[in-house]
Amino acid sequence: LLLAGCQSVPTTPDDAARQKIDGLLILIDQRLDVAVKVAQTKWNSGAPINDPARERQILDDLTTSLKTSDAQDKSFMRRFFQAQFDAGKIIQLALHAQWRQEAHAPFANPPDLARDIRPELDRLTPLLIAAVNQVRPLLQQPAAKRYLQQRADTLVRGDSNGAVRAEALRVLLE
Ligand SMILES: O=C(O)C(=O)C[C@]1(C(=O)O)C=C[C@@H](O)C=C1
Repeated sequence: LLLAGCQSVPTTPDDAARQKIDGLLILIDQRLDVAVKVAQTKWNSGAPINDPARERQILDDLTTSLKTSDAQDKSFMRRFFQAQFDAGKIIQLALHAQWRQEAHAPFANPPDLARDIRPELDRLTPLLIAAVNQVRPLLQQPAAKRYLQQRADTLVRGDSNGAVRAEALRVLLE
């Protein structure tokens, strides 16, 4: 009885769960990597870092693509993506502050935001949705949340005060 009790509260998620969590963290990191390129194109073009219309468009497309899920699932997914935008904006703002201080010249041969970079983000969107859907049920387990938080230190790009990672994971750890 005692043993059975212990087994029902695992301290580490099993292999399959760990793989799913790692997969999600890798995708979160890939999306944050794209924020660096976004920052470069916006440094050259002077376009504002914050683009609420583009965020709205991604969230609206998301809601449409999730037509079978219930309202709570949709809301979770929207909040998850909003956190990814916000984490990316922390990266962009920090880079622009640094480049302003260095009086950085425009970047040579920057990729085009609409033609090259946003399609990269759009390619990641369905992959992230699928990964979130796989991981979300696991997060009922405190051990899975702990694993996610701890693995993020290795798999998700950091910044000096951990704000980027904290923002990117915020909704998953709520
Ligand atoms: O596409 C842009 O313009 C971006 O800066 C990227 C992004 C995003 O993460 O998708 C982030 C901030 C903007 O408010 C809109 C979208």
